[in-house]
Amino acid sequence: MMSASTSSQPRKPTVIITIGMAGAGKSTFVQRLNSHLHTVNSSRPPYILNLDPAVAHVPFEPNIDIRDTVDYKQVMKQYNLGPNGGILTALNLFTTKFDQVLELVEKRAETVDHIILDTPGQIEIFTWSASGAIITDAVASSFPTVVAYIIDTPRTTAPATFMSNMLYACGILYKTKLPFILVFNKTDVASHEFAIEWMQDFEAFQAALASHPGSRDADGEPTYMNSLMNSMSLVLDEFYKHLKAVGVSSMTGDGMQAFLDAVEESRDTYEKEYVPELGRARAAREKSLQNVKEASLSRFMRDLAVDRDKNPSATPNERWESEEENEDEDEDEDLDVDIIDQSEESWPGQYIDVTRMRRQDEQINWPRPG
Ligand SMILES: Nc1nc2c(ncn2[C@@H]2O[C@H](COP(=O)(O)OP(=O)(O)OP(=O)(O)O)[C@@H](O)[C@H]2O)c(=O)[nH]1
Repeated sequence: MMSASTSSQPRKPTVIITIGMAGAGKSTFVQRLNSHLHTVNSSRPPYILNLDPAVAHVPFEPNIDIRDTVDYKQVMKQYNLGPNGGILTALNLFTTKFDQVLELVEKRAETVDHIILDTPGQIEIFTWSASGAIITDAVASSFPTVVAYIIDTPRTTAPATFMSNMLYACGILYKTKLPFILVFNKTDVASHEFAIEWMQDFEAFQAALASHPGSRDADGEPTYMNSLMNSMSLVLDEFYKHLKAVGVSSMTGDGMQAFLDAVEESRDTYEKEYVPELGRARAAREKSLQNVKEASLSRFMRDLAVDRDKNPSATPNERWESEEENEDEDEDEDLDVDIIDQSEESWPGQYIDVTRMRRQDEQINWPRPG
């Protein structure tokens, strides 16, 4: 149903990057989305990437699994790191191979409608790391991409927690600049209607805040936190306009179609807003590179002119050395440009066989085709 295309070019699949605090239900959500998409169109199931190296069990079968490539416990041992450092380093090592991952995904692009990324449980390992940014930029410059920010609805009913969660979402939105869907999960436990109301009407949020215990100090004055959140609700009012919000239950499957509808709408936003922005960013980067090149060329020409002024008699002798003259010289003197070939230079990943590392009794199955 999603594969219909009006142009001669096959329609590209949409990438859904699932992000969320630990325990928000990302993996359960991906599993539910996977089974929903299988039901909707069993001939075009989603292509799934698990990017969490530390997850003990994934409730779906990913097509590409970071755990097939890097063993984060080995990484912890070899680099003497704690769990979070191990997960981050494992993600960094995997990112060095992400071009191969993209190649595999691109090969399958015509046969799938959705590519789903499940990210590490510790949200900041993906959202605030260079690897997370590289992976996000790489997929977003190849495919229409949306971010699904998974929220644990029952744990977000307190106004202060809700506000913290929204501020975090705001940070990710402005960092990735990608279309963003707030997915209020676990609606089988608590409805997300309060959240929609607070997002649409900041006065309703402020009223909830005022009636929440602890909003006033001993003298009956609003506390500092209360005043701050009141002001923030006005600021976030603008931010909410750029978001879509849906309620889902990954447990029962409720709301999955509404989520997919939001993904379709976000795809349009990607085409209309992100792609032109990407083009502008590329043009600006090329221009600034060109400026740097021109500046260094003109500096070089200036220095050359100064040398000539200082030592005019040297000018007639300026010439390239013949090959015979060069042969006598120490070879090292020729190597003043420091170009590093990663395949020859030592780099951290070479101490880990990033292509074969899984518990020994398990079969290595990366890449897995279907
Ligand atoms: N009632 C209910 N529980 C849910 C729902 N979605 C997830 N859970 C539960 O929430 C807990 C966390 O779910 P996970 O899917 O492991 O969450 P996660 O965000 O992947 O957690 P990390 O592994 O830390 O990344 C599990 O006990 C799930 O069973 C839901 O829609 N309703």
